[in-house]
Amino acid sequence: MSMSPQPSSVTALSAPGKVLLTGGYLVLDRNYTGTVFALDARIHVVVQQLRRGHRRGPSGSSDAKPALSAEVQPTRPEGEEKETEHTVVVRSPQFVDAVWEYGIQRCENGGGVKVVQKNDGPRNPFVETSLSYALTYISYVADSKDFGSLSVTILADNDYYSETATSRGSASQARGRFVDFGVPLFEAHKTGLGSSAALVTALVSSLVIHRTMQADDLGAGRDKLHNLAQAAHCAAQGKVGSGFDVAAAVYGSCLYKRFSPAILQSVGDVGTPGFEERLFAVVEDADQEHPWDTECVDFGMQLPRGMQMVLCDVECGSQTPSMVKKVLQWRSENQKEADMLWASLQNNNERLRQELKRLAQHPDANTDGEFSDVRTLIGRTRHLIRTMTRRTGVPIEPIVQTELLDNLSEIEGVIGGVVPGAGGYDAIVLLIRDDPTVITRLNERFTNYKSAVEDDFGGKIGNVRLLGVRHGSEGVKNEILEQYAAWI
Ligand SMILES: Nc1ncnc2c1ncn2[C@@H]1O[C@H](COP(=O)(O)OP(=O)(O)OP(=O)(O)O)[C@@H](O)[C@H]1O
Ligand SMILES: C[C@@](O)(CCOP(=O)(O)O)CC(=O)O
Repeated sequence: MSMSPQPSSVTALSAPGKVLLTGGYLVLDRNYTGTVFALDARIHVVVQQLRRGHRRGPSGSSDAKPALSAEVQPTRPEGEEKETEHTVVVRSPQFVDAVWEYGIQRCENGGGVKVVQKNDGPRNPFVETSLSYALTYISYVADSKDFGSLSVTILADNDYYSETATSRGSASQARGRFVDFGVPLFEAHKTGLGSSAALVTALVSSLVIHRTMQADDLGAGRDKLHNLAQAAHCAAQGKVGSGFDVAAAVYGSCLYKRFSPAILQSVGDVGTPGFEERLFAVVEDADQEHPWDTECVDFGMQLPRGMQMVLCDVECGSQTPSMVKKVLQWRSENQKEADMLWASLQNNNERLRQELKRLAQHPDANTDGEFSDVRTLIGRTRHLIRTMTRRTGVPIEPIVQTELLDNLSEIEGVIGGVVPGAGGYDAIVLLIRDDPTVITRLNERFTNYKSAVEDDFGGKIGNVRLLGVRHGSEGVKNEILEQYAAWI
């Protein structure tokens, strides 16, 4: 990693959302894997260095807002205007009142750097933890301990959240790639594309690149950024998940095998003595006892030629937060049966992945033009998932989703689909023939779609809508600034 004594004044990066096509629950255990696809819906973060000594207005005011490049001043030499308190102001301008203003606090005994929210209003644990973790790491490795003040802007592609009246409006459409949702963030209905993982990845990466690397170092620094993002995301979530969403945000589409949870168990909280050293060891993979063992195979993998992936948002009124806990509990109480089911799923999922890979490498292998082996393998995985649903009593593929998937799978050009990730009532994913007439047929079906069954878990599907998101494949990447002109 090369140190940059003169950080550039603006850094912009983006990271993709994800869809876990197969391997939900299995991927929590290192003995199994998950096939994760990155999406072309991305979360962008723009970090701007504010002029050293810039004084804030009253708390929560936005007068620290710089214009792109023009007003951004070069950093001044160390030591000048030391009395000024440095702040980080984070904005998510697509949402109402989404401004978080932080003071920077250095903790004693190597406890790292902690940001403390200064304005009223809801906290944002993902933003706050990403800042504390990134600044702790940066201050430990950078020559200069002086961050100056920073302005951070978050911009998310539209499909991360369901549409709102404002986002549908014409004023919003005029603002380029990103829409105005016109509601506070906590009111926005997320579609399950992994906004927090993409956000944490883009945020820590942009800060680290901004202060300690050049944009060109992104490739070489990818593993470190992955380690830092995983640590920050777990801390913000308050639990250690499989991390497939962060891996996809960093590396893009891949076959994922999780890291051993022990790697992150000893980091502790920001502010506790020695935190900066422990975090440094985690990021740099310097802990000999707990080396990083994440495996992302075939990263950047593509879909076969002639195939596309689409997501359908199901407007649904059911929430099941403890699904993971329940499935794992059933597994521990029914180990033998679970092992057999897990093995069958792993085996079939792996065959599906190999078939997709074979088709991607040999475009002529799709002899019938219908991807019929893919269709068969998806059908088998779904059959096993429905067994899992019945046995665990958790709505992984509940009946209303079975009905919808079966219905759509009959449409000419639809190869098959699943309820991705943890399952439930989030968006579903379909593999289709890459042909605009298939999209037309899907939209026609949605216009009149009405669920006609009684769900086994009480869920109800309202309107079904095709999201604009498609397979994206690529992980975290540098961005050009022009595209943010209407927002910064
Ligand atoms: N545009 C944004 N600006 C600021 N914070 C955001 C933004 N989008 C998401 N977040 C943060 O991420 C949180 C949502 O993360 P959460 O893990 O619950 O959902 P997700 O990652 O989108 O979905 P899933 O885990 O189901 O894939 C929000 O509460 C907020 O803290
Ligand atoms: C159930 C699980 O395996 C997948 C959850 O996926 P999603 O958040 O529903 O996309 C949990 C995990 O891997 O962390």
